[in-house]
Amino acid sequence: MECDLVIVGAGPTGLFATYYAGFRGLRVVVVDSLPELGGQITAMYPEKPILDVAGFPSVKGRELVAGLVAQAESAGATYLLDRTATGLDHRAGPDGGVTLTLDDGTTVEAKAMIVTAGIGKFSPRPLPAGEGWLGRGLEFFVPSFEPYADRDVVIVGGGDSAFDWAQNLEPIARSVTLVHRRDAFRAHARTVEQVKASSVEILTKAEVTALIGDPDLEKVEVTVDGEPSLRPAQAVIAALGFVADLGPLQEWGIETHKRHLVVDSSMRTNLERVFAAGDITDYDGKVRLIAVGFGEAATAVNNAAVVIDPTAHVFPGHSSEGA
Ligand SMILES: Cc1cc2nc3c(=O)[nH]c(=O)nc-3n(C[C@H](O)[C@H](O)[C@H](O)COP(=O)(O)OP(=O)(O)OC[C@H]3O[C@@H](n4cnc5c(N)ncnc54)[C@H](O)[C@@H]3O)c2cc1C
Repeated sequence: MECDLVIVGAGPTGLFATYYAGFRGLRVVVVDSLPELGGQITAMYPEKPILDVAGFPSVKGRELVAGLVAQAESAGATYLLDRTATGLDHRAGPDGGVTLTLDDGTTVEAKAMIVTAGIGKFSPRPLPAGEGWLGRGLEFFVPSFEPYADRDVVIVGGGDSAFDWAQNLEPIARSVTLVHRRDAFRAHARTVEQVKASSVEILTKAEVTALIGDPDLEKVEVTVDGEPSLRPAQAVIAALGFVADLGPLQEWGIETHKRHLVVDSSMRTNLERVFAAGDITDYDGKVRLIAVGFGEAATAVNNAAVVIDPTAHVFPGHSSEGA
């Protein structure tokens, strides 16, 4: 696959970079190891209100991601999701570029690259009893609530995602049961109180020990204090958190500092044609926030545009002038 610009990471920074790549008329490919767009926001706090994104006094994580995806639509990007960028062949010189290899064997040839890989590749912590059930009733994400209408849903976990999803699915699902190993919760105390006051059944010191159904999920076995019992369930949401790992990125020859990629003021790394933006970058005074990532994305793409076409200008013009 060939393109002008390949972006590694479809978190908020990568999505905004995608919009800007479109604005610069670049053919863009976006790679992310998650099956959903939105990076940390989608994985860890889709229902939380975010208060420090310019122009939004308060915006839910999920809504911000939806807005970024809609804004990036005009770029006509090719999204390669559920695929991890593993190998980089970087060619220096005037006709240089990058060849990025993904874990499914796909190769992407690009004239320039922007790494917006945040804190690395996320992998959901597995539900031991759920092996082989992904897509047959077991999920790690809740991208939309409608599919859970009139279903019996079991949510596993005691953190913010587990409680946020329990709270949001309670009015939609037939029943919601929250299963947690301990009797203390990491979630925000107010949300815990609200869920406790709702129809959600909370089982503590409890574990989901088996998923049952053929081919799709029909029941789960929940063991409380060593006592197993069956309950109807057509959906199990494992909200056990994620582990992040920079992984192969560190082998690509990009200068790093404390597990971040070192960039200059134009978001260039030490490798020609390779830029970085967002949480992954490091420089003196770096602040890891969504708002900062947006600015860095604009800087990276507009500088990459000149590397791709040396007759282009760094300043893209004002978007309002083309409207
Ligand atoms: C609970 C919580 C609350 C937060 N609240 C706020 C807040 O209120 N305000 C704020 O400004 N910030 C907040 N943040 C921080 C904010 O989420 C991050 O600054 C932001 O997500 C960084 O965006 P990013 O696009 O740079 O990276 P990420 O969101 O981390 O996205 C990086 C993407 O790259 C992908 N990736 C990584 N490596 C590879 C690879 N090799 N191949 C393919 N894909 C790869 C990952 O799967 C991921 O999707 C919060 C963070 C957390 C955890």
